[in-house]
Amino acid sequence: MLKISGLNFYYGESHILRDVDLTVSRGQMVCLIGRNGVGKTTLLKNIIGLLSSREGVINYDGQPINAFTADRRARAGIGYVPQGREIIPRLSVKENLLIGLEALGNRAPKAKKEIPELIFELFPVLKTMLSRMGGDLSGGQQQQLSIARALMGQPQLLLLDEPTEGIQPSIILDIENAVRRIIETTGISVLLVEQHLHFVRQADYYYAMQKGGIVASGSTDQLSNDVIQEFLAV
Ligand SMILES: Nc1ncnc2c1ncn2[C@@H]1O[C@H](COP(=O)(O)OP(=O)(O)OP(=O)(O)O)[C@@H](O)[C@H]1O
Repeated sequence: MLKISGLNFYYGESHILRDVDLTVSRGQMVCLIGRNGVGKTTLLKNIIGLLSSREGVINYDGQPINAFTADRRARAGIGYVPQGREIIPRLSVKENLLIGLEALGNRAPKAKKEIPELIFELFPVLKTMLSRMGGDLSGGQQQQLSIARALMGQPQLLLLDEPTEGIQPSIILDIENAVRRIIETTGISVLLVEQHLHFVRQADYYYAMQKGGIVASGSTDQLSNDVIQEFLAV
């Protein structure tokens, strides 16, 4: 589904991503771990097309997408849940959700814009809050809204940047369960940046990043204590 080869990215003269190779197969959940500032968000932004690399190839669904604009990548099925959620505070929950339809391009319904029932099955709390302002929701509810908004665009590959950051433990489990159900019910692939070990273990495979390079990878059922201590904060 996603195959990144030899990716190098610079902010000005700062070499941020170094020869990154990473693969996410169809229907697979892959987790990217690493300490603050190692380049995880930068890698996600390269995948969605907000940043462009100096070297390397990003293959998505069998074709190189380096030259695609960000909106073309979204229409091709790459969904993104940004760190910090980026809910629009002065729009209602429903309006925030409908923004997600933009990723469908001309496949978006012209007239009757509705929220699919699957969204409410995954995130029941949103159903009761459709007319509330996005800014009035708790952090956990906003995170659920941010994931739901990305799903409105029917992605084939969903990128999640630290979805449990700053979220209370009971909601973390709700978010974990929702992500697992999304994969089970839709068969999409997920690339997750995450710090919570419990959530990391839900993934099939992990990549560990240090100073912009991938320094370890493997199946998550073989995550060693050394890897956990070196690359996870919690
Ligand atoms: N706009 C920018 N201009 C210059 N350097 C930047 C910019 N944004 C990020 N960086 C630097 O790039 C490096 C990687 O940042 P990035 O946000 O990708 O790390 P991260 O692993 O996602 O960390 P975190 O978990 O804190 O978000 C950091 O050293 C950061 O200071």
